[in-house]
Amino acid sequence: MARLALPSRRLLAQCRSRPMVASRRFATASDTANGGQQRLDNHVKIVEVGPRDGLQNEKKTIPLATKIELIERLAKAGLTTIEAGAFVSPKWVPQMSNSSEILEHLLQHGTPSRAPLTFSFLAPNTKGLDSAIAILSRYPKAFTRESQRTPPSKDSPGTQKPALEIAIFAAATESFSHRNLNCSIADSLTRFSAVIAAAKDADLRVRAYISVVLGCPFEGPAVDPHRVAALATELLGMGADSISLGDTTGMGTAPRTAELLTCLHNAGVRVGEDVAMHFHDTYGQALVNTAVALEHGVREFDSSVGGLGGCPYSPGASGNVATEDVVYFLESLGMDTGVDLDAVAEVGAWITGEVGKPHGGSVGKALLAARARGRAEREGSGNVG
Ligand SMILES: CC(C)(COP(=O)([O-])OP(=O)([O-])OC[C@H]1O[C@@H](n2cnc3c(N)ncnc32)[C@H](O)[C@@H]1OP(=O)([O-])[O-])[C@@H](O)C(=O)NCCC(=O)NCCSC(=O)C[C@@](C)(O)CC(=O)[O-]
Repeated sequence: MARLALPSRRLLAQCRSRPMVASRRFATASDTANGGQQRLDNHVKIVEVGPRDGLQNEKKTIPLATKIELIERLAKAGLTTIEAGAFVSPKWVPQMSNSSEILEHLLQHGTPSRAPLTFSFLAPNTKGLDSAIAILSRYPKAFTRESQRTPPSKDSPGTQKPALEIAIFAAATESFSHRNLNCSIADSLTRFSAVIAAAKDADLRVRAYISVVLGCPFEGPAVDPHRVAALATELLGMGADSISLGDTTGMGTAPRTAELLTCLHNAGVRVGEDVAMHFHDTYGQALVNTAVALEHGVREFDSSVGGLGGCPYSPGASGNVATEDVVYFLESLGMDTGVDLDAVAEVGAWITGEVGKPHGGSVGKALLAARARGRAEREGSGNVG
């Protein structure tokens, strides 16, 4: 097992005092007047990655109908941003090979929800983006383009057309970039620059992941936070609308999460507006790291229902932090997620059953057990209802 490294005093001091990249020279969507980025101070956005990150590693093919039902159940439970698939090579990640059908279904049939939805799809190159755009062009009236988005309000009907987002994924280490994308970081940035430009031409929002920011399965835990900050500024400079920082291996600790976010802040990245955190719970640190990120102003977190997930190119990494755990934790702090915790716990129980995995995380299991105990007690006392 890799040894976990705490930041040295010297490195922490560097992060506090020495920006390693030029101060901010990029504009993101939240700078512009698109209106969709406003947020209330106690609101935290949850990006549900279960249908993509949660399922991509499953060896058994999950039927298309199950994937679509998962997305629909998540939307009903109040999750408004859902990563629904990936336009990646089917040779590399076979489980995502029916993402075209998923996108087509979402556009053709709509998805009932209480609030407007955003669906996100990964695209590692222009081939993936072109496949997504070819489908979108067949249903031009079925989705909301980025420039047409309006701020969510109580009056916006849940049946409003969904918005579509493209997600690219860079890596903070060369080894992971080669394993995940079959190319160097520099070559991946050249590809992503083309994907971002083409997505912007199509009026689509772009989210940029950076993987292994707090530990790499091949290079160990000591990933340079300045390198992550430099990548983030480069991707934002290319036009990415937001950055999601992936603790792919779950090696992240509270001090190193703080160090990373301080570095990004010092590099000119607006951590509160433009950064999401994507924690895996392999070492049980995801919620502690979430608390640290909240303190640094982060208001967007990725999670996976039932704690499903793991990256095919990160051996040993367990699931993403469970959506149920994140929602329970955030709401206990008085933050608003808009997610119905009981409903999402039921979705977690259902999908882990379908996939044949134990229900990950703690809160979902605890809630369902408490509910079963309550039912048993009522039935025992004759007070069935
Ligand atoms: C990037 C490539 C394609 C390079 O893979 P390559 O083999 O170098 O690409 P290539 O250009 O030589 O193409 C090889 C074959 O793939 C096809 N191909 C090429 N591109 C596509 C495409 N977009 N869609 C469909 N097919 C594609 C292409 O047409 C060709 O087909 P052939 O001629 O052999 O029949 C490959 O490495 C790949 O697909 N990688 C994706 C890996 C992946 O999906 N990883 C998991 C997602 S990232 C993640 O989980 C981390 C994250 C985001 O959750 C955050 C975190 O936790 O850190």
